[in-house]
Amino acid sequence: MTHILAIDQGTTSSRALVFDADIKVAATAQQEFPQHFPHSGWVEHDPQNLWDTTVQTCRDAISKAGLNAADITAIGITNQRETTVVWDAVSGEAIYNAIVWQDRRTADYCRSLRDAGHDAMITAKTGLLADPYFSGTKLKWILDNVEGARARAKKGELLFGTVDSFLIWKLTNGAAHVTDATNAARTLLYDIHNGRWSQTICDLFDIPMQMLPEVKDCAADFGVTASEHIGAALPILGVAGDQQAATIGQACFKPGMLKSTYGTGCFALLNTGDTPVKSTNRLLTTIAYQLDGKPTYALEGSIFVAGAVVQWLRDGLQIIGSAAETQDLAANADPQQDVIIVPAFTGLGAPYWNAECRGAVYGLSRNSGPAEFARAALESVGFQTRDLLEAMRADWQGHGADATLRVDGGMSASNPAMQFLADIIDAPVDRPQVLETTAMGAAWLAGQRAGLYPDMQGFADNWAIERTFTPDMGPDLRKQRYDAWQRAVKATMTV
Ligand SMILES: Nc1ncnc2c1ncn2[C@@H]1O[C@H](COP(=O)(O)OP(=O)(O)O)[C@@H](O)[C@H]1O
Ligand SMILES: O=P(O)(O)OC[C@H](O)CO
Repeated sequence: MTHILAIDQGTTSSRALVFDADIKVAATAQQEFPQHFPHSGWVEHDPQNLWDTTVQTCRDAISKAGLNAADITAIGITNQRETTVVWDAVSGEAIYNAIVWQDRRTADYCRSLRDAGHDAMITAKTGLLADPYFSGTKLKWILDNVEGARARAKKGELLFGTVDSFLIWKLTNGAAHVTDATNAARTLLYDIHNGRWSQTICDLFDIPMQMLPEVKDCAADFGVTASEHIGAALPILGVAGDQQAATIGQACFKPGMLKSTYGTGCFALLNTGDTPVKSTNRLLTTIAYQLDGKPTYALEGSIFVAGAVVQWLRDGLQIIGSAAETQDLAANADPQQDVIIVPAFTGLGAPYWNAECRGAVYGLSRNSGPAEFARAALESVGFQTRDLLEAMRADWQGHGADATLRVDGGMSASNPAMQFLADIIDAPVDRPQVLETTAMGAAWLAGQRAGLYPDMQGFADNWAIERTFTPDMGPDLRKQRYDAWQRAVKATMTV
């Protein structure tokens, strides 16, 4: 009983990692699953795929570590946030596919909420915006569009959850219908100031409150797995949404500390301590983590397309065979060309929040080719991060933020992307030795509750840098490049 199992159920794959008593990765297993795009702007997952890949990767990781399930002390879960599942309260069968965070199908309804002036109330309670990104309007869509769903929900026959909640319900054979405060804070239904589901918003969306899960701290007793799934009855002691788990994994425990995670999308979180800072620059106010009943808040900037632009080069344009090829290609790009990709494939997130616009490429010449596209793809992520950091600086002025950005996620492996990021934000970028910070954050939550891992300070002392990227771009060029990006974004939003 000296290991922790972390489940990281992400947007494109499910991962399970076994951590040893020193919080070192002992084994990893990963499985991708299909993405469904039934209409333009719609993105769905089959909940059965989420469940099957989660259970399979847990079993694989334990076996790769040379362990038995009984050697696991506890489980920590982290997950793609906002993605919405509704399931039968008896059978556990989902009544519709999971509607993924990227899905924009409720854009019209969100516009009607804004037109009717409900957005100020929604933002005041939830810290979020009336945008399709969050779970609440997705849940309403399912209740409106699956025949009989609302009536069944009112009778208590259907349950709602984000992916953590769905997985815990299945792992415990229906014994626990729970979530944690960070996931609840992404639903658009949760009042982050008083820590309760909002009756007012649920009434507005006509969502029966009995279908919502119980909300717990990030380190808590979430339930015990039924032994048939992973091979033993194991306590689930930690849960956090993946960006919040990465904030924990990056040990951003002090106000002013900042991390940015580059996976499918990019999410920057700035710890603001026990103060929920209201953004005047269209960032989100959210819960970074909640321990011992006490929420720690964050300002968040959410970009919908980061690594996904590299996937588009690979799967859409088919000009690369693997993500890593962008490194050599970008190095050979013509320095005279200024190709800019605005990857608004599903609209633009923070700080623009434009659900309708779509992606665009600017500055093409007869000589533009795969190398210029690769460089532009990597740079688009740096430009978008600068947009977020400008907004954060404005919201957090006078508090003294860390100048350094801690990065993680699959795309942070890209040296050219991280160097350009440091160049364009004009600040050092620290990449840690462990890039699996998301899973590590979930493991730490469970491990410290189990008494296996050190407290917050002890964990923070273990955090170690692999490489610092230092800005190496002159101020004139930086300004010229960022001005060009801002012109490109403006043009994209007016098309
Ligand atoms: N060497 C690389 N260069 C550029 N992008 C990369 C590289 N390695 C991975 N990526 C990108 O990172 C993303 C995967 O990161 P990951 O953290 O696993 O994402 P998620 O959790 O969202 O599934 C993919 O979109 C991929 O295109
Ligand atoms: O699965 P990821 O890593 O792309 O993260 C998705 C986010 O949680 C969406 O808010």
